Amino acid sequence: MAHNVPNTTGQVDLPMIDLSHPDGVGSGKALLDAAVKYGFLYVDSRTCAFSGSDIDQMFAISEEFFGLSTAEKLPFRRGANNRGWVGMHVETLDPEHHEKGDFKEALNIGELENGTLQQPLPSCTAAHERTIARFTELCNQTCSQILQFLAHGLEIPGDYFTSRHDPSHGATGNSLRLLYYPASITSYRSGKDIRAGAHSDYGSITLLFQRPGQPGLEIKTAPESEWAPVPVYPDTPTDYPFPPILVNIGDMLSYWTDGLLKSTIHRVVFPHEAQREGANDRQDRYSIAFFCQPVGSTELTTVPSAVVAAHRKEQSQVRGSSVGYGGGAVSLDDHRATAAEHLQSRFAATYITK
Ligand SMILES: O=C(O)CCC(=O)C(=O)O
Ligand SMILES: [Fe+2]
Repeated sequence: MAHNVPNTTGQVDLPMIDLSHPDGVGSGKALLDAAVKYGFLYVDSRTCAFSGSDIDQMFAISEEFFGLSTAEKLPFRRGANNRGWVGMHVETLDPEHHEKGDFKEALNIGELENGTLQQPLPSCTAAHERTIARFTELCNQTCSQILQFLAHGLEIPGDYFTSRHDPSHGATGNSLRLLYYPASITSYRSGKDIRAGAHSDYGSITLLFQRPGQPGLEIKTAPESEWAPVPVYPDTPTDYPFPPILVNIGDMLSYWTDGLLKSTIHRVVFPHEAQREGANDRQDRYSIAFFCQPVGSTELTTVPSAVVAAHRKEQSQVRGSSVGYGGGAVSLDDHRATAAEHLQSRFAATYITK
């Protein structure tokens, strides 16, 4: 099968996690199991802090931004601090397999300070500073909750991870990323091109918000397994107020746990139906990713967890085994010392000027 032809086999059945447990003990175990087995899970949208209107408003801001002309977006393009607009084909998440960059645009919004945006943005986007601030605050809260639950599952102090993400200890690499994959692009070659190349995420955890009717994400839960589409809504007849939030583990949590937590490979394609010969039902896809990253100086050394120690004992091959995938991915043995260094080496390998 060509590298990026979407799979036609079954979708993956990811666990659905309830975030409403006050102590997090039961959820911690369920979260940990999902993070170890799949590296991906859903958060039940009835149990999280976001309302349907928080999500709708953020997507409306995104559509307004990407609706601007290239000339209007160009002055706000991504700079050395990773903030700003990333144009079509500017990022290549899987440079080994795709000579042409990803068929997407993105807007990276860096951490706000006291509710204030720290980067120039077009006025139509900057006007929504309060909405963006609220959305990122809710993302931070949700990530803190998940990190605490994972710490419970790993039997380490509840604040082990959150203290390493506390912006009062230094700047984090947190990034809110609005993504747009246009359907109308005519240069897309099925079987050769990709909307977002295969990669793992670089940080601790990622929250992914998707829209109904705009699928395309696929994951690979083991190197030898097939690509499995991840549906926007899992196959259960439940009245969710908005699609469940998809949560995935990034490289750094994998390094911290000697590979116990999986930084799972994923990619974005046109859904299978839309790639068949003569198809004319391609859809735009808008998604929003929140990349939760530790304070830049955080060392990526193994956490003091008996669960991780037992995993290490079981796996005589842990040293040298691979973590993650895509430009700049490195093994457990060879990874960089700090969070900021890891991020920089991933960016250097995936923003390539040809
Ligand atoms: O748009 C998506 O669904 C996924 C995007 C993604 O994986 C990323 O930006 O890291
Ligand atoms: Fe990703």
